[in-house]
Amino acid sequence: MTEDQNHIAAELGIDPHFDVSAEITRRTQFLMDYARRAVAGSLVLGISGGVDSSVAGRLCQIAAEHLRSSGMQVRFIAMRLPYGEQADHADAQRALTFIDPDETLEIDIKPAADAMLAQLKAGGLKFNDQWQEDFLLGNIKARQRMIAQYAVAGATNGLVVGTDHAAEAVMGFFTKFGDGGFDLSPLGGLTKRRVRSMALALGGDEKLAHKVPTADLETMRPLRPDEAALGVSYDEIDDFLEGKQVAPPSAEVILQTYRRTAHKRALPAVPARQRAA
Ligand SMILES: Nc1ncnc2c1ncn2[C@@H]1O[C@H](COP(=O)(O)OP(=O)(O)OC[C@H]2O[C@@H]([n+]3cccc(C(=O)O)c3)[C@H](O)[C@@H]2O)[C@@H](O)[C@H]1O
Ligand SMILES: Nc1ncnc2c1ncn2[C@@H]1O[C@H](COP(=O)(O)OP(=O)(O)OP(=O)(O)O)[C@@H](O)[C@H]1O
Ligand SMILES: [Mg+2]
Repeated sequence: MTEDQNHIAAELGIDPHFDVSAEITRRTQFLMDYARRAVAGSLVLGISGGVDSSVAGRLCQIAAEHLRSSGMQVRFIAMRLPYGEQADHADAQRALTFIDPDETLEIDIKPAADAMLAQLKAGGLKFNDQWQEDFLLGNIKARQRMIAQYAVAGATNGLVVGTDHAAEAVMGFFTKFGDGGFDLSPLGGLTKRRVRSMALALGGDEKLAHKVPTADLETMRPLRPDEAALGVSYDEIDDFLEGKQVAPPSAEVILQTYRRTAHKRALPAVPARQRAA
């Protein structure tokens, strides 16, 4: 393990050892403890059909059931948030069957996202080209999902759950204040392969656990695999984070991306305090 790997693994909270059933218990307990302290009425999470939200959603459902059996009134609200017709909507339905949530809400984010884009253009914003416009509409979609989840949390005295984990965090591969905006994240510190092994241990099938990761934000390239955008594979990212050897060009991509995206893992910048005279 290089010094960089060591430092990043410590910053992102990656445990050197991984016991899947212990992690399921520990992370479910984390959700329960946090919800209890916050006296939360609900846990709220968007379910895409991908493995991250399937695992986080299942943990939320288990936590809500345990809390109710101890007398607390709390429910898990799964949110389907398609942008119009979702290309892999069948996978999202399978994820919901796996999670078996207390409640499901479906909100189409397309009208609101498209209206924002139209008003930006009407206000005079010019994009470099159609690719930039489509990319930025993708981030508007992610933020629209955040708005919908916070409205539901606000109405139900709830908490918004995120799906951020170490393999996305190290690459800054999320929309700032979009899917990067949440109250608590039960997958924090996990590599992608650890998330997949939790999916299997929770009773998910191979198809769900090994679904090709996609942010699916670009209208012009539906279901584009994350790995095409990242320039490295999740296996390489996981190896890097778990202290294994990674080919130098890939390690360099990971390191440079990690440095470039530091602002996404930090609180907003403010001026430093003045020095005492
Ligand atoms: N140095 C700096 N210090 C402080 N803030 C800085 C900054 N540089 C940029 N910024 C701010 O950050 C903004 C850029 O960040 P952001 O708006 O997030 O946009 P950006 O990082 O450009 O794009 C988001 C990326 O995350 C991917 N993503 C998004 C959502 C979900 C998933 C997924 O895996 O499911 C993946 C998406 O495909 C895309 O590649 C800039 O517009 C600027 O406001
Ligand atoms: N169509 C959608 N409906 C509901 N929530 C969504 C949708 N798309 C994205 N999200 C939310 O945004 C989060 C970030 O997306 P991301 O793609 O990283 O996770 P995933 O789809 O669960 O897993 P994977 O990364 O393997 O595709 C999701 O976990 C989910 O909570
Ligand atoms: Mg996805």
